[in-house]
Amino acid sequence: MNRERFALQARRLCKTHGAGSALVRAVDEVSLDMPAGQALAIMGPSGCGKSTLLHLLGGLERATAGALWLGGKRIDGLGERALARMRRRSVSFVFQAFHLMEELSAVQNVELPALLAGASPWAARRRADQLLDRVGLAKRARHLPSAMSGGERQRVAVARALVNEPLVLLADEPTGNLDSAATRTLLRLFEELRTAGQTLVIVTHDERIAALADRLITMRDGAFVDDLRMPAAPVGRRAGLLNLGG
Ligand SMILES: Nc1ncnc2c1ncn2[C@@H]1O[C@H](COP(=O)(O)OP(=O)(O)OP(=O)(O)O)[C@@H](O)[C@H]1O
Repeated sequence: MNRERFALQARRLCKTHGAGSALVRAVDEVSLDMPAGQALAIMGPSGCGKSTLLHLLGGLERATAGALWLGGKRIDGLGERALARMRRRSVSFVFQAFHLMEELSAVQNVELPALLAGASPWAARRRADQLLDRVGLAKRARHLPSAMSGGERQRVAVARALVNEPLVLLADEPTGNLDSAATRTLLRLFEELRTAGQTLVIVTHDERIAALADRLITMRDGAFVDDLRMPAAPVGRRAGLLNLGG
């Protein structure tokens, strides 16, 4: 099998917590082939394992069993340092709660992962400025997160997630803390990323996010119960849903 063309592949991935009568199968034998450039939305009731799966896919948590490939490279079984290196190079996360460094300005937050990955201060700053411009926050680059709205903070978090050009961007309920205007702005941003070919996995309760995905997986009790491929060119429908058409 040509694994290179898949951004992510999982085979019978499992994650259990506890033991005996307290055993919880948070993720129960999940298999997934996800081509590069695909935007995948994952939905399902609270506690069905969405966040756990996202953490497994991004190497934040280790699976109890199963196999996982990121960009064609097998990553389950890697040691801590190799896994951390792989994570730094290939994935990034956007969380519901933003997780920005409050004492750093927007541009400092965005450039930080680039600096940690070894970019020169000059290159990191240039890239951070470009990304803040891309997410519509060029004028807010020197502001602290505490002086920004939730929607602005989340756009900073998306810019930060993009700074090292991840193979896969994983988002866990990115609009969960946002009002509807900020949600729309963020949806438009995700739609731009999707159009630009960014591989996306988005866990969400928001059906509008599902509308922009190429594929919608529904989970229940740790397993996939539905796997829906969206039609190839639903651009008009997307534009309507996202209010992009003016
Ligand atoms: N560290 C842990 N220890 C024990 N059980 C856990 C742990 N983390 C998650 N679980 C359990 O695993 C299951 C899946 O949790 P997970 O957070 O992945 O669900 P979710 O679908 O993301 O839920 P939500 O939509 O509410 O965020 C739940 O039953 C949860 O209680």
